[in-house]
Amino acid sequence: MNAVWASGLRKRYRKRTAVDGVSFSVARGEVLGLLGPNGAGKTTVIKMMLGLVRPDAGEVMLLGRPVADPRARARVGYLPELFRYQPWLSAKEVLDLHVRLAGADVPERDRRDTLGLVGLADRAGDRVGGFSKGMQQRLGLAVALVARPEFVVLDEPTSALDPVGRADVRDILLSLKERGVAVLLNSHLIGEVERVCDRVVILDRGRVAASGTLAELLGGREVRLRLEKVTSEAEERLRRAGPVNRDGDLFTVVDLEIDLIPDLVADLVTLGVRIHSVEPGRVSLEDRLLDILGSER
Ligand SMILES: Nc1ncnc2c1ncn2[C@@H]1O[C@H](COP(=O)(O)OP(=O)(O)OP(=O)(O)O)[C@@H](O)[C@H]1O
Repeated sequence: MNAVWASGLRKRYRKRTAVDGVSFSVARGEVLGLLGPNGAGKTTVIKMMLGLVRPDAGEVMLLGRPVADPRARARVGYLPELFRYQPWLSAKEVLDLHVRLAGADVPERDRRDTLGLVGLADRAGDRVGGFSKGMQQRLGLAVALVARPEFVVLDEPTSALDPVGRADVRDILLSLKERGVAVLLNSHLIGEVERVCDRVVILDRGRVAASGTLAELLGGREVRLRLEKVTSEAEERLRRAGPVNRDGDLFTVVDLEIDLIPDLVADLVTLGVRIHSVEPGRVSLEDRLLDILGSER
């Protein structure tokens, strides 16, 4: 069963259309990445999905119930993009408050463990007003996770985090996935999305510009070769390996099986080609995103 199912979402603010017919779903145990430029409508989609903004049209089912049903919302963890917690409370008190709001039964030890998970174990009793921005974001993550949600929505969860904190979040996401929790991740850090997401939805000007698994969006693998003395015979050999793009002395062979690289290299050497580098790889999500957004325009 899907954790979230959204269909035909639309939202206008006065004359501006923020979201224009967006549909998607997130399966249990799946991490879905939401990408798109500033103002694309990502946060508006998230807020409609959580029942925080009323759509002009469209429908959302959250954990098998309509989004307005508090029983569904109680099972959702949310870290908003702009997070602020009561500065007069301690980290532990903020967690206690959110456990109460979720109506959940979370033993004291689990609450402590959640603070430990986000690296705040030794700051449990400290007032949030004295926390750095990154520490507040870590607390926000703990708030999102403490009541053992079935669906977690993280809106730019690492914007204030140091590199170690970012790696921690990656580990946390992977462990949520293993537990069958569904996750929606909105992030401008594309490398982060590429590492942890199973599927990606790319929004542009309120619409879905592209969506699919990483393999679907990025296509097959490719090999980049920096070559000198490429004869027409050698070019022909390259083309037999797969479609070739040439940019000066850089040749990119698309959709080439990694196992076929040694034979290709051996043949090129025999044909007198001088090989400076051979780099297997694949189109990065960042390049693909820029490509998609560029062709949209
Ligand atoms: N409360 C609001 N009132 C008026 N316009 C709004 C409101 N919230 C969002 N918008 C508009 O809707 C559009 C989408 O905004 P949204 O915050 O959803 O984008 P986003 O993709 O999350 O952007 P960012 O990456 O910058 O956070 C923007 O044009 C924005 O100005």
